[in-house]
Amino acid sequence: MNHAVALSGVSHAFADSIALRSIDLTVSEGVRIALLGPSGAGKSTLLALLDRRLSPKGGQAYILDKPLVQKEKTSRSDHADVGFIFQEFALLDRLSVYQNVMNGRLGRTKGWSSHWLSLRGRFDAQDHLIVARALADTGLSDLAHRRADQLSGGQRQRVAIARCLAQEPRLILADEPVSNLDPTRAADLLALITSRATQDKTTVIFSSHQPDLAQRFSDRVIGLRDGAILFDRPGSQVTASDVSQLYDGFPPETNLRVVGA
Ligand SMILES: Nc1ncnc2c1ncn2[C@@H]1O[C@H](COP(=O)(O)OP(=O)(O)OP(=O)(O)O)[C@@H](O)[C@H]1O
Repeated sequence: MNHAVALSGVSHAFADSIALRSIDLTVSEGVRIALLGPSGAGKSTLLALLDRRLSPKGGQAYILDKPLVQKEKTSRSDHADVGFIFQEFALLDRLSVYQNVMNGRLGRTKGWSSHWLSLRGRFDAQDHLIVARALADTGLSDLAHRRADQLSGGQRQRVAIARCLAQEPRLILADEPVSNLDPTRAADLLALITSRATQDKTTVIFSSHQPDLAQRFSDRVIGLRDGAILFDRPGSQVTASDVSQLYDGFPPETNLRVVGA
């Protein structure tokens, strides 16, 4: 079976903190993974590493069956095969919603230019069809011609999701992709992102601070704490005790003990 991700003993440290400690993780293609954990647990660092923006300080890592090397050393198709939905959206403010989503197609066009206007002629009917579908799926069709800097936070988040879907990556990485959305919209869009796993065998790894959504929209929930994996199991098997241990450091029954009893 092909692995979308294979990490063995992977670690990462910043100048004054250890962010990941000896992570072992294998993810088959088409699987949905939710990363849960308190602030500072290492979720964003792990996602940035899988996106090749960071290099491991130790261990071995393979992404889509290729050794992990930094982004500037990868081919355009390797680059396009991994889509990232950023916590801060990373939109181009002066461009329209449509243009931002079309940017997701850049890695799939022939030739290369960093300037959107010089690329306009390179997009074909298929690209426009894919963008129109991504806009419709994320409920953005009516806003297609509005500038990105004239959108609400939730609308900007949907543009970031649409751009990633338009890219048609083999691996979708998403850092808290629905944190700015109302509960109904959050569930709808997580359903949309993760449905790609069943439809196209796209692998999806997303982080969340909401255990219920993580359990509902994943095949496996991985609990990260202090840069280490605390548990890795199907959402249906994640217990209240797991969640309590993850966020508080001890199981709930410990909370109930009367001091001095
Ligand atoms: N650019 C950086 N420079 C220095 N330290 C960093 C940097 N990015 C993250 N860290 C540190 O690495 C550790 C893991 O941080 P990370 O952002 O991966 O956590 P997280 O689980 O994504 O948190 P959150 O839920 O708040 O987004 C933390 O101790 C954090 O302070």
